[in-house]
Amino acid sequence: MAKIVVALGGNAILSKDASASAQMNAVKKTAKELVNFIKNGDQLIITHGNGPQVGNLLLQQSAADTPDNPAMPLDTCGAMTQGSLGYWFQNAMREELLKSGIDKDVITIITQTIVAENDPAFQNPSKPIGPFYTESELADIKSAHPNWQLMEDAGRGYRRIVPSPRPLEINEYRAIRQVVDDGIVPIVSGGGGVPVIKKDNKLVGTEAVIDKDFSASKIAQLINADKLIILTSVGGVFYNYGKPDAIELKKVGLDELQQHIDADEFAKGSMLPKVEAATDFVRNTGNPAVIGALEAVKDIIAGEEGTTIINENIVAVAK
Ligand SMILES: Nc1ncnc2c1ncn2[C@@H]1O[C@H](COP(=O)(O)OP(=O)(O)O)[C@@H](O)[C@H]1O
Ligand SMILES: NC(=O)OP(=O)(O)O
Repeated sequence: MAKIVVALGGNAILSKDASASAQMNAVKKTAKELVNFIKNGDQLIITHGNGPQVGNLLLQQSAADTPDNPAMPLDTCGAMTQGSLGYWFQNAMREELLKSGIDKDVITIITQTIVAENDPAFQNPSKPIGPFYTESELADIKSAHPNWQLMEDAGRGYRRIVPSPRPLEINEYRAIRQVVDDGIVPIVSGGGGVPVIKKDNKLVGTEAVIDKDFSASKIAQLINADKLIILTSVGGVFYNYGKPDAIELKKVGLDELQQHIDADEFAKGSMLPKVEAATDFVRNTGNPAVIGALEAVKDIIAGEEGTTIINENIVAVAK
């Protein structure tokens, strides 16, 4: 039985239709895939992104902001998305497990991720959140939201960006480890966890969105996971992504992938955090990490899909 941390992208939950019913349907499809790990006998720890959801929630908050009913700050919005997405995932997983005749509890743990107050990321926003805007919408968006910073997101349009400090500690990791040992499936560190700064004995929320790939890697290390699997909207990691000579990788060694990271070859805010989080896990544990498509879970379990990053010095194998 392997202990597997699976990280899901916020874009895998929300595509075009941002209604609760559409997102719940997407989560149901995701749960159908995830149950394959449990059927395979693995211990599953689920973590998910919240980029689209927390950005949309901020827009709703600011649209209804009044002195009597003020908009909630970003850290609280992050916690709210942990609750809403956790609720959808808990029920979807429960349904799929019951269909497979498996009696297992699934719980959401509101998770706080401790970050450094002086993390340079606070001066250099990089995390895309909320909807995508076309180039022609940019002028209107900038005049409606003069304080926003925007960035082009991996060829898919422009998005608001916010600071994304690196996780130092996961405050609830011992509880997560205990729950896993008890055979429960936990949904943890949604949206990378609520970013908090340790001040004396207090955890103080801060305005940021942590990359769930980094917090997934951190949690996977803290609970001694056998594997970290990052599920997203592409089949794997490409060299020269989007170019005519793009190569999709089946297997790559730590050293070679690090050279490509150091050469700035991966897109910031999308593939770069995934390859960095995966290499961090592989380097610190010696265990493999996989980056692959959500729809390919069965093939990923069989070792036939995704890009596997291993702690060996090999020449990359293309798909
Ligand atoms: N080198 C690359 N290899 C594969 N995908 C890449 C690469 N560079 C950028 N991407 C883009 O990164 C996207 C995945 O990142 P993102 O959408 O942020 O993930 P998620 O929301 O699932 O966490 C892919 O859909 C692809 O468009
Ligand atoms: N918080 C976070 O990493 O969200 P996405 O995966 O949706 O970008």
